[in-house]
This record gives sequence, C-alpha cells and structure tokens, in this order.
Amino acid sequence: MKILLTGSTGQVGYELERSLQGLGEVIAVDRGRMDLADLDQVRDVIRAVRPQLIVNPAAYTAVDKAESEPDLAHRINAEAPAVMAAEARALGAALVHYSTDYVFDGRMADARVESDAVGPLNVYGASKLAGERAIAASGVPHLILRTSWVYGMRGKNFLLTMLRLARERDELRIVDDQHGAPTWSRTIADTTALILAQARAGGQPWWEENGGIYHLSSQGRTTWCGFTAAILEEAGIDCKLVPITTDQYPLPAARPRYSALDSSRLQERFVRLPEWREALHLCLR
Ligand SMILES: NC(=O)C1=CN([C@@H]2O[C@H](COP(=O)(O)OP(=O)(O)OC[C@H]3O[C@@H](n4cnc5c(N)ncnc54)[C@H](OP(=O)(O)O)[C@@H]3O)[C@@H](O)[C@H]2O)C=CC1
Ligand SMILES: Cc1cn([C@H]2C[C@H](O)[C@@H](COP(=O)(O)OP(=O)(O)O[C@H]3O[C@@H](C)C(=O)[C@@H](O)[C@H]3O)O2)c(=O)[nH]c1=O
Repeated sequence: MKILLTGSTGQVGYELERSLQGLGEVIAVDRGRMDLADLDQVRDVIRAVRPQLIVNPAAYTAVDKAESEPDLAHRINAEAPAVMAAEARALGAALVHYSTDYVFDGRMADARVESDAVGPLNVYGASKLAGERAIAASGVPHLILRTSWVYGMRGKNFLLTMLRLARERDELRIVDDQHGAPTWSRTIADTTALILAQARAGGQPWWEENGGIYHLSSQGRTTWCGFTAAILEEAGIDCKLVPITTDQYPLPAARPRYSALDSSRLQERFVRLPEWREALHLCLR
C-alpha cells in the first residue's frame, strides 16, 4: 500500500511516520513539498504520488493565532482536507484525518460521544469542524479520529511548555476549570496503525463497513492544572503550582470548559486506550 503522509514535522505526524512503516510504503511530505495553504499544490502532489491511502495529521493548530487568521486556518483545516478527499475519491483511495475536542462547546460535563451536538467556540474549532464535514460530504472512504490535548517529547505542546516554565519560574499559575484528556502523540499514531492493520487482516477494509468519526483520546480526565501537577510529579520538579480560573488567564480564543471525549466506540471496535496518567508516565520515562 502506498501511503501519503502529511505533517511529518508535527507531533502526531512524526510518530505516524514510524508507526505506519509496517503497513506499506510511507511517502511523507512536509510543508516545503506540499503546502496545505496552496490547494493547487495539494492536488498536484496527490496526482503525482497516486497513493492508496492519505493520512493527514497536518493542521493549523495555533488556537489563539487562528482568531486573527481565520481564512488561513479555514484553508488549511477545511479546504485542503476537502481537496484531499476529492482527489482520494477520484483515485479510489481512502483518507485518515484528525480532528479535535474543540469542535464541542464544552457546556456538558460528561464525556462527549461521536454523535453529540457540536458547537465550536473558536476559529480553530470551527475550521476543524468544517474539515470533518467536507470529508464526510465528499463520499470518500474515510476515518476521522477526534483527539484532545496532544502532547509528546517534540514539537510545541503543553507538556514541553510546562517543563520549560517550571525551570524558569518560581510558580506556575494554571487554569483549573477546563477539563479534558491529555493524549500522547504516540498513542494516537500507534492506534491509527493498529486500526489500519486490523482492517487489513480482517479482509474487508474497515472503511467499507465502519468509516466515519471515532473519538481517540486517553481515558480519564483532568484539568490543565491537574495535568501540570502530574507533569511536575513525574519529572521530579519542585515548583509552586497555583490553580486559577479561565478569567484569570485571558486569551484571544475561548476554550471549552468540558471537552473530554468518550472513546468507547473505538475501544469496543479496535483496541483499549491507556489512562492519561499511565501514558504520561510512559512518555516521560
Ligand atoms: N495539538 C493538539 O493539542 C491537538 C491536535 N489535534 C489535531 O491532531 C492533528 C495533529 O496535530 P499535531 O501533530 O499536534 O499538530 P502540530 O501542531 O504538532 O503539527 C502540525 C503539522 O501540520 C503542519 N502544517 C501546518 N501548516 C501547514 C501547511 N500550510 N502546509 C503543510 N503542513 C502544514 C506543520 O508543519 P510545520 O512544521 O512546517 O509547521 C506540522 O507538521 C491535527 O489535525 C490537529 O488539529 C486534535 C486535538 C489536540
Ligand atoms: C502557558 C499557560 C497556559 N495556561 C492555560 C491557557 C489555556 O487555557 C490552557 C491550555 O493552554 P494551551 O494554549 O497550550 O492549549 P491549547 O492551544 O488550547 O490546546 C489545544 O490545542 C488544540 C490544537 C487542540 O486541538 C486542543 O485539543 C487543545 O490541545 O492552559 C495557563 O493557565 N497558564 C500558563 O502558564
């Protein structure tokens, strides 16, 4: 199988480049080769490579900056995936895509299932939702994996930010009223590969019978402050931690208050997902 992988310099894409190796020939394209803001280039690269599968973790992920660059965020997160879907469909290929807990408004305290009503609070979430909808509307065989609060040992993420700030500052003031599930980039990549491998072993490709949206995040939930407490403990760093409210940390983009995802559907169909604390421990070890 020829697999076209985008975003291999990102957290999830980096892990996917390794995880997907056993499944076929992985052709990783970075921004230099395929700029998602250039829709003609996206089309041209797909037509040149002619993959059987496109895996697209590339995205505009700067949540606050997106508020002042809505058109660019929409092009990268919605229009480029729409082009990928149309091109994949024309080639008889399938598309694996990633989305976010930020498609939800976060008003309901219980974990969200795939069929729950969406209602993004910010430009990033709206652009990701538009990407989901464009793929679904295209008719391409697809899998959309919604995940949350992604971290890992490379790239720009909350874990690395906290490790840096804890060494630079005497105290960390962190919001304690936004709830979600931190998810290790490696969990996302390995689970993606396992789903694809299971589908292949099962004879009938999974996307023919079970395409659509699955939630893929670690089990359990915490707050950003709870996540930080665990990071400090796992890393053995002694730094004062002060829980604050969202109002005390104003940012351009609104964030959902509750955005934990219920990943039961994926776990029943494919594989168990780790507790967030267990995954954090493994990542830092
Ligand atoms: N990060 C998170 O907390 C969460 C992420 N997600 C979703 O998971 C997926 C993977 O996210 P993650 O790996 O964390 O993202 P990262 O921010 O770590 O990486 C984003 C990737 O997209 C690439 N990219 C951005 N703009 C362009 C462009 N114009 N053309 C080509 N490539 C581009 C980046 O390339 P470059 O290095 O050149 O900038 C990078 O490789 C995304 O769909 C994201 O929306 C979902 C929930 C949480
Ligand atoms: C750095 C810092 C952040 N915070 C708060 C701000 C914010 O409310 C919360 C999270 O911070 P960040 O801005 O790093 O996280 P954010 O960019 O909102 O993370 C999101 O990224 C996108 C891509 C997603 O898809 C989401 O699932 C989610 O992971 O922590 C503090 O309270 N104190 C601090 O010192």
